[in-house]
Amino acid sequence: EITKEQQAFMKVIVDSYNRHQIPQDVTKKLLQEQYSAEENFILLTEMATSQVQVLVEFTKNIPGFLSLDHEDQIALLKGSAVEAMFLRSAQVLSTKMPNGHTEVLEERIRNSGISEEFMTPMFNFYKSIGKLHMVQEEQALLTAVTILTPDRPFVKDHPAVERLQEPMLEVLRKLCALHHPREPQYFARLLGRLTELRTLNHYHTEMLTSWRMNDQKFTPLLCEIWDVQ
Ligand SMILES: CC(C)c1onc(-c2c(Cl)cccc2Cl)c1COc1ccc(-c2ccc3c(C(=O)O)c[nH]c3c2)cc1
Repeated sequence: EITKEQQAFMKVIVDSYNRHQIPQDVTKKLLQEQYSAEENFILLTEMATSQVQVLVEFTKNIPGFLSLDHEDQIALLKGSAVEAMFLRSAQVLSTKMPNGHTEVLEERIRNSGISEEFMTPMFNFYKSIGKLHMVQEEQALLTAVTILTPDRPFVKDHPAVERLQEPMLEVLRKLCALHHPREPQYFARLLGRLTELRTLNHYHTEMLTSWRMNDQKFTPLLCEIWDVQ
C-alpha cells in the first residue's frame, strides 16, 4: 500500500528525525543539577534552546523545505517551534526513558514557575499523546506535518506549503493504517492532537508572559523564535 517513493520519502524524514536529537551532555544535566524552581527554569531553557537547534536541522532535511520562500521558512519555524517541542517532550514523557529522564523532566517542568492553570492542559496533552503509543515513524511524520502547517502567521505562499504537507499527510495516513490496523480512527485521533497543540500555543504565550513578569531570562535564540525581549 505504501509505494516505493513514499517509502524513500519517509526514510529521509525518519532518518533525519533520529539523527537530530539533543546531545547526551545536555540531556544528562536533567539528572544531575539540583532541584529548585530557578535551576529547573535554567535547565529547561537550555533544553528548549538545544531542541530549537535540533528542530532547525531536522526541518532543513524535510524534502522541499529549503526551496520555499526564505521568509516563509522562518515563519513556519517560528509558528511551529512550541508545538514541535510539546510533541518532543511528550514523546520523552510518555516513553519510559531508560535513563530516568521521564520522571526528572516531569518533575522539573512541574516546578519551574509555570502556574497551575497551565499544568492541567499541558499534562492532559502529555497523557493523550502517551495513550496513542505512536511508533517512531509516526512521531517523525507528525512533527514534519506540524512544521509544514500552511496557516501559520505571516506565511505568504500557502499553496507551496500545502504541496509539501499533503504528501506527508498521505504517508502518515498509510502508516497509521499499517501500524494500527484495528483502530481505523487512529489517523483522525492523531490529527486531533494537532488541534489540541494549537490551544497549547496560546497557553504557552501566557507562560512566557508570566515568566517575563518574574524577570526570567531566555537565550537569544528563544527570544528570536518567540519574539520576546
Ligand atoms: C524556555 C523553557 C523554560 C521552556 O519554555 N517553554 C517550554 C516548553 C515546555 Cl515547559 C513544555 C513544552 C514545550 C515547551 Cl516550548 C520550555 C522547555 O521546553 C523544553 C523543550 C524540550 C525538552 C526536551 C527535549 C528532548 C529531551 C530528551 C531526549 O531527546 O532524550 C530528554 N529530555 C528532553 C527534554 C524539554 C523542555
